[in-house]
Amino acid sequence: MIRISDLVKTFDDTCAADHISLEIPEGILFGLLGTNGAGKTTLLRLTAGILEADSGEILVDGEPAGASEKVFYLPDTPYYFPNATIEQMAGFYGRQYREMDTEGVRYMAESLNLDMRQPIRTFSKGMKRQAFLILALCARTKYLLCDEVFDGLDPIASEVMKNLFRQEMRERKFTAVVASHRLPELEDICDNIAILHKGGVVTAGDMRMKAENIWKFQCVFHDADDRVGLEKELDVVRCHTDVNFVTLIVRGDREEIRTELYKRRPVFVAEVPMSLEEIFIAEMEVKGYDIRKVLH
Ligand SMILES: Nc1ncnc2c1ncn2[C@@H]1O[C@H](COP(=O)(O)OP(=O)(O)OP(=O)(O)O)[C@@H](O)[C@H]1O
Repeated sequence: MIRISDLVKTFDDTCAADHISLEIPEGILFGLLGTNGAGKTTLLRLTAGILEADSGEILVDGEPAGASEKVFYLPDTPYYFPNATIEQMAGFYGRQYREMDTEGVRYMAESLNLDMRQPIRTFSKGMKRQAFLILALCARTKYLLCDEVFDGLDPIASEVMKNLFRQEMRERKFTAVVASHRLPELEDICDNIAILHKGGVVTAGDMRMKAENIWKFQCVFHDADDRVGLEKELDVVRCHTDVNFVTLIVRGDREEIRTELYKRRPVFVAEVPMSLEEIFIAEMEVKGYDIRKVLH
């Protein structure tokens, strides 16, 4: 487990990590979401031990960050020697990571049509990302930290990369932390997501649990009096009224919410599915954040 406690990192006047506390359990894909400058890279670099915190602590399986060979950090623009090939980079990482699986690199590179002996500098951006993800996964560390690994990829390349993660998750218990500024890049592979904004954590948690406790209903009432008191009875996160047509986002037990709505003899009630983005928007509005500044 990665345990981050009250972490602070400032650069001159900028607080890039503002009292961050997070727990990243083992065996999950954890998403770090936030706009440019939110603090994602800083948090990854602190966790990899590349940066030193001003205060607070990061423990990886109980050891201070940076002391552990269990962590592989894949930056958004990975370093490689001027004419290096995938084969040579596998050799380079093999000297740092004891578990490096060079055969695995060869197998994955072949299946993605990447030439092991072609200089990486001649690859397209997407090919480079695939090459480094293969190398990172085959280092077989317990923890993998990736910065913007899906950035700028076409939908097929993005799906290929996601499948590499899924395959690795099936084969061995490892934990990946993936930073991105786009929710769609994370929502279909991450079990947990933390949203960062101005160096702080706005919200974090298990996606399925969040989705299980928040509901969206559309209702039509006979007249305005029928819906009086609804917001007192229910934990309403958001309510939009258009004459007698009401859209509600409500937290709580779904059946209890339905019962409360039907007590008011509505003309019509329908439950509408919520996207993950809507769930986040609702959560953050309650906390007083302007979603446009946090996610877009
Ligand atoms: N080495 C540094 N020196 C000075 N300021 C820095 C440094 N590294 C990061 N910062 C500042 O810290 C804040 C967080 O930056 P960080 O790179 O962690 O954000 P990010 O969420 O990864 O952004 P992006 O999505 O653009 O990569 C920014 O305001 C940035 O300017």
